[in-house]
Amino acid sequence: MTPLRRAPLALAAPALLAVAFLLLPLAGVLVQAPWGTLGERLTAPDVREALGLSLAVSGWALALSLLLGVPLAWVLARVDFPGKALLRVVVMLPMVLPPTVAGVALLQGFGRRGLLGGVLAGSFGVTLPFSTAGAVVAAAFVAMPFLVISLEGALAGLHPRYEETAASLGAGPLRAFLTVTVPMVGPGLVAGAALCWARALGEFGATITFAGNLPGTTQTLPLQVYLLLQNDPEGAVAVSLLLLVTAAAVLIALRGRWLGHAAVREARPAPGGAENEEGPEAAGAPGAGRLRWGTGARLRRGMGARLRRGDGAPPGKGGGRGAEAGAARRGAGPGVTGPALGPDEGGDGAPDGRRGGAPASWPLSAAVRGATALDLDVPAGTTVAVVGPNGAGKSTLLRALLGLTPRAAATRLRLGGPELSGLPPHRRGIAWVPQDGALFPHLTALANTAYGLRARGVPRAAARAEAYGWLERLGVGALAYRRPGQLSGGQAQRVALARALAARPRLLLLDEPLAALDQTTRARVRHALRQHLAGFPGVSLIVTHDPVEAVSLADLVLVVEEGRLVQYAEPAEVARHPRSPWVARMLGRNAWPGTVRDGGLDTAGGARLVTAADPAPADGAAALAVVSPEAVSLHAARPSGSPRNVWPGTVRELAAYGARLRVLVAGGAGAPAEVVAEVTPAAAADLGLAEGAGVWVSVKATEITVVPL
Ligand SMILES: Nc1ncnc2c1ncn2[C@@H]1O[C@H](COP(=O)(O)OP(=O)(O)OP(=O)(O)O)[C@@H](O)[C@H]1O
Repeated sequence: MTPLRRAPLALAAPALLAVAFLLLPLAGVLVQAPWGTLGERLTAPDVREALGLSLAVSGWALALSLLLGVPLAWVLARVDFPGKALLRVVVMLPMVLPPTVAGVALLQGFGRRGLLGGVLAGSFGVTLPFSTAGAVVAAAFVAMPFLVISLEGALAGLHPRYEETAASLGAGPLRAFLTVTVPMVGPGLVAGAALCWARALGEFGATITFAGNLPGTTQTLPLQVYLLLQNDPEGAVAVSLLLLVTAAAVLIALRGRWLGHAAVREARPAPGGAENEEGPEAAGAPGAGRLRWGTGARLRRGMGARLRRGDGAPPGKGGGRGAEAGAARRGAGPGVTGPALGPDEGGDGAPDGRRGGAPASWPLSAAVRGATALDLDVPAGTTVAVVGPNGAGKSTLLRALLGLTPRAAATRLRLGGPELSGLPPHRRGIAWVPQDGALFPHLTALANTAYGLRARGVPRAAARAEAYGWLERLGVGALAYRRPGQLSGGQAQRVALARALAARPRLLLLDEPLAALDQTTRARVRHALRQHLAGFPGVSLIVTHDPVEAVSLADLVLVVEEGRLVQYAEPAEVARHPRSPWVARMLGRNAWPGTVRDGGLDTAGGARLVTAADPAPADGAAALAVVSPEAVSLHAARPSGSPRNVWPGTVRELAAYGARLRVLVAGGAGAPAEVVAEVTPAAAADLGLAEGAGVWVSVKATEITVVPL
């Protein structure tokens, strides 16, 4: 418990005075209230009439505010447009305007001779002033800002990825708003609505100015208090007490919910929790759930001979061969690929991806332009790891395919069927699993999984039954009735995957699906993911920073740097011939960019490496010299023998790497600035390796791979 802090007297005294100042009038009402006759007074016919009118007026004002204010709050929170700050000022103005000024303004707008009032009276015979409808307008005018500001705050605290994920599951903007946004900002909406209602209930100045004080028509409780004060002061106190208690009750009920941040709970708890609940399938135990799609056969390393390699060009480019390779991998000849479903034809799309008995085939063909610009052709059934340094444009690529960012857009997008690039996100048939899964926290795992099917119009019971099947297949069926907050990181990840697959997508986008998991869970979930992706007949793009993930999950690796495609090839090819220093280092290799000259490579850092590449790239060509850490030798003294690349250096770092050690050695002038060597612990001990120790480095010319850039 936080220890109590003593306030200095200079602050405590005025603070106490402030409390007294605020409490005194309220205490006055309590003390002076005619307690003996309170019941009688509050049930008097005129009070009852004013109370009924107050409830009606405030209720209608709330309804009007909800109808207009909720969309306004959404627009303010979600849409960027010029003049937004000014609009916000306009929205808030009635909160700070003197109520009588608000009444005068209302007369100028809605009065008989007002801007709109004149039209209403002339054309429709409707006059708002001095009518109950006028009282509603006055109350809504001053009360709506409370709703808008409160709800806008709640919406601002709600990350748009929930709405974006809903769109990727097939929900149109209105459906996403009603089924995701509104429930998730529920407390903020309730708080705003309650404040709005309380303000409308207590409205006085604008009402009396605009609508007058007509008993039974516009004389609400606050107006009656005003009247009673002149003839029956005790009665005025009694009615005031009623209003005061109502206002206090609203505030007490809303304690801590003013901005509704409580609604924006994270979709899942910290990773690594409740590991024992992962279930047998996580470890690939017998009985592990399998998708019904296809045969589950993966592209074996080396099978990629069928794919173009080594030149950095997309293996499937041109469609024909790539699509065949994809189909062949699933045990189907090119003849059975059949027409893919159009985005709106999916209502009948069986979850096993078959239509009329033929396996579906959804190759990806896309051209993306903008901040990320690349062309992509991927055979159906292929998993592509999208890798690149931070800020390379990987997420932008995914969002462009989804149609979710103005920064880049797909100018061509086909998933084995018609052109999709002109369609809104919810009609593209592309499911997206954002980094944290973005499970809807107000829905159970089952309802989350059924969401995409419901958005497609599948009846509730059928959607739930199908969703349950997906959860079972992903090994989390037992958790169907849990909310995301009650799931571990691994479980939430699988529910998110089940939800994406259940939406019957033709393209699956996974943004760092395992990033939030600890190492143990990561291995398990990776295994499960590999199994489950095996049966998906569409293309899966997986953004990852993890080389193990890239190599073990993907058939192809797409390297993106600075928004451009740097390499697109099989993992083995990328590992053998990385086309950028970043990707070489990501895969644990040493890499130095430079220029080919005289049977060697002059590195950009000013070092000279002797190489034995055959055939060697032409002199003057830009190339990357790549060396695996195992091929780097360390010596206590200058080694003899040639031809070799030899240079002295200083040990900067030692790190365990499995049963071996990786040693980072910094070179001096004329040598590579850094090189990583891999040695056995025994060799390290013999050499006396320690941080700061001097060593000699040698690399055989034959161990250096020269990759033209
Ligand atoms: N809404 C945005 N407005 C302006 N720039 C943006 C916006 N979103 C991303 N960027 C910029 O675009 C570039 C690519 O961002 P992106 O998120 O696609 O990278 P990334 O490869 O996914 O990176 P990371 O690995 O860090 O997630 C970055 O330089 C980033 O700062």
